[in-house]
Amino acid sequence: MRIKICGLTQPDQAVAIATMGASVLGFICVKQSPRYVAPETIQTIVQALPPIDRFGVFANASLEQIKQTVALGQLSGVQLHGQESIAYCQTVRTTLPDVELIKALRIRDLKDLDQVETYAPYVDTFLLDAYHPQHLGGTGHTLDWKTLQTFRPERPWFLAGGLRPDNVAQALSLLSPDGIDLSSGVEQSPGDKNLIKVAQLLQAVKKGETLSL
Ligand SMILES: O=C(O)c1ccccc1NCC(=O)[C@H](O)[C@H](O)COP(=O)(O)O
Repeated sequence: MRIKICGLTQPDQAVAIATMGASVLGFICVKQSPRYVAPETIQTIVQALPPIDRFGVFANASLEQIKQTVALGQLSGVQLHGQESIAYCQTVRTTLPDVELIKALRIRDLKDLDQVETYAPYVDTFLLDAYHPQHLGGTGHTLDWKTLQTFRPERPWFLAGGLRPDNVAQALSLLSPDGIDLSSGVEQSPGDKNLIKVAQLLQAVKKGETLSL
């Protein structure tokens, strides 16, 4: 199970979380977000990290912005979190063939899951996040996990949206995603991660995995 901690802004916290056992760190490249980090900051953070996957989170960004950030920040993955079309996903994939391409879908109702089939041939991984009318991500809102129990995409997927150390076991008892993604559930304020909560989260996931063996 991949564990992605998203919205890192501080080098020492990123190093600590990578060392604690997270498998992916996410950097928000959306300027409107309180968790936004400039490409130069991503570069500084990434240079200090042990080996770990590094995703840049973009929303309706230009190809140039994505290319430059990937190069400077040595990103291993690009998460498209806006209204990017299938054609745009194809362009990103062709331009950056060695980078994992993740399409985030914000799920308002079950009909939104229909998009998965159409995007699947053009992306590597999906991320399901909760819908919020004003904010694209990092909202702390959960999905209705029960309604996702029949969700079996032909690509690996991350469950996101409102996961916390105290509810992740319940989510994983209902669903079997390939990864989980957390932001606000392990922070004290936007972009400022709480290492105690991260440790609790990793513990809760480990416990859940042991129970399901
Ligand atoms: O986190 C943000 O501020 C953000 C802003 C704009 C686009 C995407 C954003 N986050 C994307 C993520 O992958 C978050 O981890 C995801 O939305 C889950 O957040 P949370 O509900 O706080 O765990």
